[in-house]
Amino acid sequence: MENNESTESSTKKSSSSKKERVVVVSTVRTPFVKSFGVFEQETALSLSLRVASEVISKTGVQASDIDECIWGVVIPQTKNANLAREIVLFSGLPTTIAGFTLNKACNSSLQTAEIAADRILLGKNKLVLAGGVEVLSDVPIPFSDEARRFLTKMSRARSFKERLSLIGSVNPKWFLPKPPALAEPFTGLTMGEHAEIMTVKNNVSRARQDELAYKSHINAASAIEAGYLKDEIVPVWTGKDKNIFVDKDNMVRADTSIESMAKLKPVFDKRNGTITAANSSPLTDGAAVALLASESYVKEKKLPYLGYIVDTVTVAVDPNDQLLIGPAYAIPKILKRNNLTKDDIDIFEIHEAFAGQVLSCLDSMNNETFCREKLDSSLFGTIPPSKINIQGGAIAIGHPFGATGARLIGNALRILKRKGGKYAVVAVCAAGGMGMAMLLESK
Ligand SMILES: CC(=O)SCCNC(=O)CCNC(=O)[C@H](O)C(C)(C)COP(=O)(O)OP(=O)(O)OC[C@H]1O[C@@H](n2cnc3c(N)ncnc32)[C@H](O)[C@@H]1OP(=O)(O)O
Repeated sequence: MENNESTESSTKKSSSSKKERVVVVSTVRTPFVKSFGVFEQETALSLSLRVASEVISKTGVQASDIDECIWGVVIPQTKNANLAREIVLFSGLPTTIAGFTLNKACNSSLQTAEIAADRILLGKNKLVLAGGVEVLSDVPIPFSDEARRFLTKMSRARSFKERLSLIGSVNPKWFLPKPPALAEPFTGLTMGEHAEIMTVKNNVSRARQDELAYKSHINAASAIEAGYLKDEIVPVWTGKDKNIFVDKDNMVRADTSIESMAKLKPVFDKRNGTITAANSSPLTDGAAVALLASESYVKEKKLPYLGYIVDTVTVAVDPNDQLLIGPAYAIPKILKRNNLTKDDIDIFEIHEAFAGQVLSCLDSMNNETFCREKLDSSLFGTIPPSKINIQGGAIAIGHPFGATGARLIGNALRILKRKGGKYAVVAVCAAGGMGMAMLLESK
């Protein structure tokens, strides 16, 4: 595979062997809400505490059986040194539970689950909290480098005269806050600009993007209406006085229409672009966790559970090419590794960073040249839309970067359970040109 380095987990499929298996006992997430809104009083820690304690009480596991807490967050607050360990300590869990925090961009909570799964298979752990969070309403807003240098010099100045001369050199512009950009550090372009590049390269029309976004909303709205999302969501009491009750995702638009979407102006390439507020995932606050265990632990404790993690893969490409194309590499790869074809998969959860990015991935897998040159394989072909994101995706539900992977694990396994399917594949693109796929099996 050209420009495609990969690492693979050791969680290889073993349905028929007697080896240990990794069980998803349950997952829990907060409602996903528009950033800078109803969760403005929340923090990465507060939402993480909510899901961590809920998944423990919901499943009835003994907190003292938890070996480790692994958490993902993409834009961490400077006040959280090691969020995962803080979740353990502030939620009153046994202080013997270790924790570490990682950042693998939008793959973060698939990565926490992969690490947890690998450690369970190695026999090191039996029960692990693997989650992630993003609260864009509460991100660090740093000052410019000039302001930092000035403040450091001021704090080290030895005399009033020295301080006065430093103050004389100040430019007020230095103190304009610099909110974090959703940009790829390697290229300097935003995620949206990279998605624009992909839609042009793959010739994805605005109409197709809007249609996918429309389906995301309609599918999510139907799933909510049917009560399918209730089991995965824990309500949050928020606001200054904790008197605001939030129990639903607040960005799903049951009343959206192709016509209203078509009226929106492009955001990232204002002149020629096709990506709008409607066909992009919105800025979102939320947290999610998957409680993972060894099958032997689950059997010993006679715990109900959702299903199994069978395997995971990570891929990476040159960010200058197609930054968010990871799923087009990761999906064929995980199926090949497990001797499965796309027809064996009942449900695909393909993260919707942007509608144009999902369509670029799907079109690439259905492109002979891409499959030959990039995947070194024959044509992968089309995935029927009836198998993809059937309860909506990030465009409608939202995308708190660190939490999306854990949401998708729970969503895919619950759909399998409800529909009686066997396998699901979750695939998520990520900044840095990375991507992950996870193969799940129902109970
Ligand atoms: C690996 C990865 O996942 S990479 C992806 C990482 N994520 C990102 O980069 C985030 C991308 N998204 C964004 O940056 C933002 O959501 C943006 C810039 C696209 C849009 O932000 P905002 O302008 O704040 O969106 P907002 O929700 O206000 O919508 C703008 C307008 O579109 C309208 N709109 C949005 N969605 C719809 C819809 N489905 N139907 C009809 N109208 C809509 C809104 O009503 C609003 O209209 P108004 O101005 O008349 O009120």
